[in-house]
Amino acid sequence: MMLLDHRNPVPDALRGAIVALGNFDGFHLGHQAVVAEAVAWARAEGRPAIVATFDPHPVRHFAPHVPPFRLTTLPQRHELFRAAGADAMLVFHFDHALAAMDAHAFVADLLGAHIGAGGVVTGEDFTFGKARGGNVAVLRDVGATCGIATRAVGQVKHEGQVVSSSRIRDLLKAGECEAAAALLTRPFAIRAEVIHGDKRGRTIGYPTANMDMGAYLRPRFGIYAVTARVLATGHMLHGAANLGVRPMFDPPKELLEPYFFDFSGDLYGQEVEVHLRHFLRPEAKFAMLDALMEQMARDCAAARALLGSL
Ligand SMILES: Cc1cc2nc3c(=O)[nH]c(=O)nc-3n(C[C@H](O)[C@H](O)[C@H](O)COP(=O)(O)O)c2cc1C
Ligand SMILES: Nc1ncnc2c1ncn2[C@@H]1O[C@H](COP(=O)(O)OP(=O)(O)O)[C@@H](O)[C@H]1O
Repeated sequence: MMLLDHRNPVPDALRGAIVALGNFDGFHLGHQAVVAEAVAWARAEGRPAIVATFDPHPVRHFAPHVPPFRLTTLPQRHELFRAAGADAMLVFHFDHALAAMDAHAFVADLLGAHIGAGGVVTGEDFTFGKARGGNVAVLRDVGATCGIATRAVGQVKHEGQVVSSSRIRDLLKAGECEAAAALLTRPFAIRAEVIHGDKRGRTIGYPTANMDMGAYLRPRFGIYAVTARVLATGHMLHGAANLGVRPMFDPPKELLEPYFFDFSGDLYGQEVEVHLRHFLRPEAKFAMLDALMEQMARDCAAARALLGSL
C-alpha cells in the first residue's frame, strides 16, 4: 500500500481517488464504516481508495500538554487501513500551516487541486479546518464547486450506544478491555520496542520485556492477561503483564512489562505488539518480595486459564 505525505505531490495514478477523511485514531466500528463506504464506492467506479489520517493528532497541536491519549500509532493504522482495502494512506502532517488553513482552502486547494480527490467520505459529525469551521455541509458545498462528490456516514451504534474513540478511552481507563475490544473489533494493542530495565525480573524468575507506552493512552494501571506478537518473526506469545508504576520498586517508573509464558529468548530492541485481553487486579505494594512472587504465580495461573482458548 502506498504511503503519501500531504506536503508532497500525489502520483497521477491516484488522481480522482475516493478519500476516506478522518482521524481514525481507534479505527473502531464507526471508522471502519467510513472506510468501507469509501472502498466500496472506489471499487464501484474503478477508482483508487485513499484513507487519510492526521499525525500528530490535531489535539496534540492545540493542547501539547494533555496526557497521552492515542489508541494506535501510524504503523498500526497503516496495517489496519491496508486490511480494510485501501490502496494508499495519506498522512496530513498537522503543523502550523495546516492548523491555519480555513475549511474552504482545505477542500478546494488541498483535497481538490493538490490531491485530486474525486470523492470524499467522512463521518456525519466530522469537522475540519481552522477553528473547526468545516463540516459535512461545507465539504458538500465547496466540493461541488471543484468536482468532489461527498458522502457522509451516520454514527454507528453498538448495543444501542454510539461508538466513539472517547468512549473507548473511558472503557480502557476503567480497565474494561473486553468492552473496548468489542468497539475496536480487536483488543487495544500497545506496539513498542523492548528496552532495558533494572534486570531484576530475571533474578525473581519472571523476566519482563519493558516497554515505554509513548503517546498511547494509559489504560487503568494493573496486571493484565495479554497476548503478543513479535513483529519481525510473527511469533505469538501469551503472558501476564504489569502496566503501571510498579509500586514495590524505587523509583516508580511508568512501563508496560509483560512476562511471557513458555518463552526464553532475547527480545531487546525487538518491536512487540501487546494486546490487553483481561484486567486481573490493581498493582500492589507487598511487604516482602516473596509475597509479590507468590502473587505473580497466581496472576500467571489466572492469565493462562483466561487465555487458554486463544
Ligand atoms: C504478572 C506480574 C505482576 C506484577 N505485579 C506487581 C505488583 O503488584 N507490584 C509491583 O510493584 N510490581 C509488580 N510486578 C513486577 C514488576 O512489573 C517487574 O517485574 C519488576 O519491577 C522487575 O523489573 P525489571 O523488568 O526492570 O527488572 C509484576 C510483574 C508481573 C510480570
Ligand atoms: N519469558 C520471558 N518474558 C519476557 N522477557 C523475557 C523472557 N525470557 C527472556 N526474556 C528477556 O529478558 C528480558 C527481561 O529480563 P529482566 O531481568 O526483566 O530485564 P530488564 O530489567 O532489562 O527488563 C526481556 O527484555 C527479554 O529480552
